[in-house]
Formats: sequence, structure tokens, C-alpha cells
Amino acid sequence: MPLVAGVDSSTQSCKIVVRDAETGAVVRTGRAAHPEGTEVHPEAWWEALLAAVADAGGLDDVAAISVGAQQHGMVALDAAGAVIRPALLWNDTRSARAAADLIAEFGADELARRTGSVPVASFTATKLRWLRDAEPENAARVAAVALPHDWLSWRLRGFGGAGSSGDAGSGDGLAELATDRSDASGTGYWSPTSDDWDRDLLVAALGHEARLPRVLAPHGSAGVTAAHPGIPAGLVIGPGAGDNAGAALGLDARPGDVVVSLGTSGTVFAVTETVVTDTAGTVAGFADASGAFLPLVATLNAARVLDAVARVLGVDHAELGRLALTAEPGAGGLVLQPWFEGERTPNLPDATASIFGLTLAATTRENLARAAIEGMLCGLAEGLDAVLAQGVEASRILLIGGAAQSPAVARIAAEVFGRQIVVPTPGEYVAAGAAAQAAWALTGTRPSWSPEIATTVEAADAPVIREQYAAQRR
Ligand SMILES: Nc1ncnc2c1ncn2[C@@H]1O[C@H](COP(=O)(O)OP(=O)(O)O)[C@@H](O)[C@H]1O
Ligand SMILES: O=C(CO)[C@@H](O)[C@H](O)COP(=O)(O)O
Repeated sequence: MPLVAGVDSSTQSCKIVVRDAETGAVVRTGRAAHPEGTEVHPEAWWEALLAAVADAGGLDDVAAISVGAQQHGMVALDAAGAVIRPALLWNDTRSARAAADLIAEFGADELARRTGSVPVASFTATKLRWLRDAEPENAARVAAVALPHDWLSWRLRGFGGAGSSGDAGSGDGLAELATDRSDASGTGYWSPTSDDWDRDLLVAALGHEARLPRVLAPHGSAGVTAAHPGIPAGLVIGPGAGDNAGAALGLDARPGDVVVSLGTSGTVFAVTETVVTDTAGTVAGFADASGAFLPLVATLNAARVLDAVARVLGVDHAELGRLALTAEPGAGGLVLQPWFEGERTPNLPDATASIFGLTLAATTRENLARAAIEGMLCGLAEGLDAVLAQGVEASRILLIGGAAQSPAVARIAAEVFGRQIVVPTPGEYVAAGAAAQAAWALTGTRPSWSPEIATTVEAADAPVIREQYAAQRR
């Protein structure tokens, strides 16, 4: 059976997995870091992708590839297909004012009805409105707007690079941009009901018309690769996806599954047959990568909360977990409100983190470690409450993402959520979903690669954790 490659170009790194198209067995992987920051030039993503390909030993034996990537990033292209400025990422909050302006102009209910979501600073539309107001010369040059996965797929085809074959300068390159429903649904100018762009909202944001990518079907193809270092010409390119939709595909998630992802972002999402529209704006009414929908809550603060506290304590993640499990639920009264990067849910873009309940007796390394994990998870638990309040069924909670590799995080998640926690074997599920897309585009059949389960942690009863956290929210 042929081999296929899946890419996850996420906030902190680019990961590649090569899998058997039939069995889904992982053959090899590669990884390369991304620059820090909330705005990154897309060329850095391209360099990281090539480095991850090299780290994986090249793709000469691969028949198809697809790209999952961080959602929402604003890739602004001029008429020659050149990137106008570094892309504002999903976690850049400078467009919070622009989000409020768009809501004031259209009303939250109208925007939720038209796009499935009420926009926050993460959404592409708010970044375009920021560009219009803060960098009008750059906004005037925008001929096309793409998302990270769209632009990387376009680069794989040989467009957009200096001196590349099929340079968009020939005028037809921008017409070759392509995306998928899941990533389009995170822009703030795509309609999950009409399954098409809402161009009036694009114009309202940017101030003028611009080219938008074709929206491909879940098993569509964006074309074939041009030759690049480690990448042969002629590989079928799948439609690509937003990272969370990619993870849902990689997990073969079905209605009833709720996924909690603890990466750079924290996300809670589910697969539903119908679009979910939350006019309060907490749950985003996204589309998934299989032709269904992906109601989702995202936090700006997740795995990096633990990175920060581990750094302060001078320990690695294993020791942080050991310390945390030495403390009692509730961390001796310590509560970490983990809004280090501002916060998206709740929508507090200018917030900072706070720790409450410090007494001489309670201020121990163990309690600090536990408060970090509990605080991170309480933000996600509030997201789970919001998703369930939309009528979503949760018969299984799947825990993935970098921080899910910590046994302590899974144990404490069972306390915070008060539910059984299922932990798939640690792996790159966004890239797995992209690989599944590549196999689907190649063969015409959606693979059913169910993940292995590493551990299942039974629900635990520790209401004190969320009671303490909620008390600091009032
Ligand atoms: N064993 C672990 N325990 C807790 N956090 C971890 C562990 N291993 C990695 N991480 C953290 O997970 C994050 C990376 O997760 P990942 O899902 O790859 O992020 P993203 O895809 O959003 O870039 C990093 O912040 C890293 O420090
Ligand atoms: O903004 C969202 C979802 O709406 C984030 O999930 C981003 O897509 C970033 O993902 P990671 O880098 O954390 O995987």
C-alpha cells in the first residue's frame, strides 16, 4: 500500500508523519521548530517544513501529502503573490479592538448567523480590519488572503517562492490558492450554511475585495507538488485543514467524542452533524474536515502554562507532574488564573496571569505545581461546559496535545472534569489527520485509522478545584 505524509504546521513547530495509507501505521516522523512570537513571516513555516522533511528522511517513497496547520493566520499576498507582511497568528491580540468594531457594526447575532461564530482577535477577519486601520498602505496592496495551510500547500505546488516555477507573477498563481471548509470556517467571512465565502464580510473587514482560495471538498486535491529539497514532484496534495479539524480526523473522532487538546492553544471540540451557533461567542461554530461540523472553544493558555511554572521551579515536566501529584486536590488553596498571554476564552485579550491563596503554609513547590495544572485545566473545563451547553453529547473525553503526555495532567484532568479521561497513545494527531486526508485524496476512500489508547483514567471527585477557581472569577 502506498505511503502518505501529513504535516502539522502549528504554533511552535512543524511536525511531519509518514504513514501507511491502508493501516495508518507510522513509518517515520520529522520535526522542526518555528520562531517565537505572535506574528511570523510564512517563509519561516516553509523553511521549517523543509527541515522537518529532511528530519523525516525525505518523502521520495511517498505518494501523497496534506497540510494541517494553525488556524486563522493572516497571510496577505500582493498581486505578484508575494507576502506583504509577517502573518498575524491566532494568538496575536492586537485586533481585539477590530473584533469589537466588527461586532458593533454587524451585531453578534448577525455574525454568528452568517459565519457560525462571533469573531474574537484570533479570527482572520479581525486581523484584516486591524490591517486596514493600522497599516492602510499594506491593506491597499492585498490582492489575496490565505491561511497558513493554504499558503504552504500553494508553496508545495511551486507558487509563491522567489524564482519558483509557476511564480504567481505570471498572474495565474493566485487563482491556484486552495483551502478547505474547516480552515475557511475560522476566517470570520465564510458561511457554514451556504458553504461559501461571505464576501461582504471580507470587504467590510479589509475595506476592499480580494481573491480568496477555492474551498475544496474533504477528499479534494489542491494539485501536485513541484520538486523541492526532499520532496519529489508529482505527489498528490490533499485539501489540508485547520489543526483541530485535522486532529479530529486523525483520531477518527465521531459524534459523542469530545477532544481536549493541550498544545500551545487549549481547545475543546467535538464532531457534530449540524452547525452549532453560539451567539454568546464562547463556542466557535467551525466546520470539520470530514464534511460535518466542529464546535470548538479555544484558550490562548495551555501547555505553555506548565512550561512557565516548570521553568520557575527549575524542573522538567516529569518532575512537575511528580510534585503536583504529591499535593492534594485544590493545591492547598492556591489558584492560578493562567492568563499569561491575555485570554481568548474568556475574551480578555489584555489580561495577565494571577495566583491567589498564597499563605506561608500553602506556598510549596508541590502546591505551585498542582495549581499550574489545575488552573490550565479549569480554563478547558469551562470550555467543555460551554460546548455541552450547546447540546453536544460527550460519551468520551479524549486528551491529546503536548501536555497530555504528562500522566499527572491526565490524572488531574479526571478530577477537574469529573469524567473518565481517555488518553490516546501520544502522537501527532493533527499530522495524522493530514495524512488521512492525503490517503483520502489519493484513493478516494476515507481511511479509518482508530488511535491506540495508552491509558484511561477513571473520573475522580474533587469539586474543590473548580469551586476555588470559580470563586476567583466572580
Ligand atoms: N510531557 C509533557 N508534559 C507537559 N507538557 C509537555 C510535555 N511534552 C511537551 N509538552 C509541551 O507541549 C507543548 C507542545 O505541544 P504541541 O501539541 O506540539 O503544541 P502545538 O502543536 O500547539 O505547537 C510545548 O509547550 C511543550 O513544552
Ligand atoms: O486558534 C485556534 C483554534 O481556533 C488554535 O487551536 C490554533 O489553531 C493554534 O493551534 P496550536 O498551535 O495550539 O495547535
